[in-house]
Amino acid sequence: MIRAHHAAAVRAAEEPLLAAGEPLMASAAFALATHVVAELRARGRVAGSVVLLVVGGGNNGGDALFAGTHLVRRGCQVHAALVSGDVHPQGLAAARAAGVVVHRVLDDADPAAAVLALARRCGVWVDAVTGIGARGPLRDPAAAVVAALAQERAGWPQEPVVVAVDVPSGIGVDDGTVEGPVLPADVTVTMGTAKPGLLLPPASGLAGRVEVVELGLDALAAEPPAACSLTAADVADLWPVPGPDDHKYTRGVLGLAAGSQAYPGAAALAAAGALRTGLGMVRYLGPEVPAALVRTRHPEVVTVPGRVQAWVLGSGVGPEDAARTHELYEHLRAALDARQPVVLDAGALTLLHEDDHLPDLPATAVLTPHAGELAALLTARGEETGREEVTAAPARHARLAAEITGATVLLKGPTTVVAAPDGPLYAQHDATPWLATAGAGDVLAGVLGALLAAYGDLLAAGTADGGGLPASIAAVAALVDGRAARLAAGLPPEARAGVPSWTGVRGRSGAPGWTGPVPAGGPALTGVPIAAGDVAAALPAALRTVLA
Ligand SMILES: NC(=O)C1=CN([C@@H]2O[C@H](COP(=O)(O)OP(=O)(O)OC[C@H]3O[C@@H](n4cnc5c(N)ncnc54)[C@H](O)[C@@H]3O)[C@@H](O)[C@H]2O)[C@@H](O)CC1
Ligand SMILES: [K+]
Repeated sequence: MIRAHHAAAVRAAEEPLLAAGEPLMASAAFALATHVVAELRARGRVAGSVVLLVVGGGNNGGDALFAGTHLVRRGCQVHAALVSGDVHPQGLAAARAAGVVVHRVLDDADPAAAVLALARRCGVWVDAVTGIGARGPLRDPAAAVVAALAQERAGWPQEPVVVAVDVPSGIGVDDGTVEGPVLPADVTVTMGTAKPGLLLPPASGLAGRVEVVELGLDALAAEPPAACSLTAADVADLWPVPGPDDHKYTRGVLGLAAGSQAYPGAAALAAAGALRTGLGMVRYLGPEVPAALVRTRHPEVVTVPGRVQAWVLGSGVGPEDAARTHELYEHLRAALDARQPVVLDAGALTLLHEDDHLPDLPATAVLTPHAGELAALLTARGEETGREEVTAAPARHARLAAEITGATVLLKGPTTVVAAPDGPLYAQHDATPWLATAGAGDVLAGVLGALLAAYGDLLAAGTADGGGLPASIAAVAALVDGRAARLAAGLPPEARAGVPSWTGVRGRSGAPGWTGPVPAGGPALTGVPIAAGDVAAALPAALRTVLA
């Protein structure tokens, strides 16, 4: 699990160490320099490379200035552009003494142009404008400098390499929002622990590869993270593996009320997702057209009422289908009365648009909206919200919907965000854009429903919030579904967000470029198109990569 903590928690954890005289900044700076050197070495050479430090007025800039002293010792030519009138004094003195060339660009009539002219001569840009001390989006002059660098880099995506110190300056450190200019990084070297903005979209997409520097912030280990991303090891911890005494009822029975006369396919896809996840039985309840399709495609599925331990409701049901929506309502009432976990997808989400006919939901109810459905739900419940607002701040809106409804919310998107009314947020970046295809959500609902069914008796017997378990189950479902999508698309199972896909780096006029070998990893793969059924079919292969 990659754990991220809020800025305030990091400060609180640093305090006793700083009071005890621990040289945290020296450690941070050395680690930063080591990562810059590694990036240079991967591209051919260290000595002779030209490095630009973009230095702000706080300790984030201090990290870079001290790192500059190490880089000079490694033979780099290091320039520091000071974008604040008042930078870390000891860092500045050390940098000057080591031979870093200092540029007071604020004395220039156009600081952004001055930094840009300098940057064009440098193969590495170190972004040390702000870290966890940032307040709001970047302000000028730093904003203008960062905007100019970001624009320059967009025209030359292969060079320079950008290393962000702690976070890419300008992101919402605690919530992952991006409300002003940010320079996208290839690598973010983050101090002590990851920060939520490095995991949560949209800012997470600007951080590149995240390297966490161990600073001994032991106090954080005892604290629940503010945000986290699950990894393969976490799947193995949570995945229900049957034992010799298990039978179909102990493994979990999923009630599936999905699909309609108009959209029968959703029922078959959700059933496929559930069956390939592994559970005791799928029990399908719905109209004859989808029921017949499910029986034909999946003869394992039972289509008569009976015992279940969890439900998937609503996939493939349109809001205009009043009769089917009423059936969903009846299933939901019964599930809540029986304390059974339930996935509310697509048509079932509209049941929550009014709050007077249902009790508050428990966290064992998991909503699976996309951004538009979440915006509609929030608006219906009195929080006027547009789809774009959800996309700009997915974590904040997922959490808001969880607080309003009481449920756990799995917000679908390029990054899946999971929020319960409290506890950590989850951000899963496991999939591929090829997954954005009709029916993919139905498969995911089936995967999630099967996992909830396996944990159904435990969740029904436990506390109303399930002790945070529903959120971690939802994150596991997103991870495995994402991996299956990647495998189906012909991609390696691990997403390697931010790893540059260079095939060699050209020098630029006047800049000592790298002419070394192709970095490890080679060119990025694009993959091939997939249909939702391919994702369900690839689930066993995806599970082989995490349960072996
Ligand atoms: N306390 C320590 O000894 C350690 C601090 N560390 C580093 O220090 C950073 C935190 O340092 P600080 O608390 O000094 O804060 P930062 O350096 O993150 O930011 C504060 C500076 O940014 C400016 N600023 C804030 N918001 C801005 C905005 N919206 N636009 C433009 N400028 C803005 C402030 O005026 C101030 O000059 C961490 O992110 C990390 O990089 C690490 O070295 C680990 C140890
Ligand atoms: K930074």
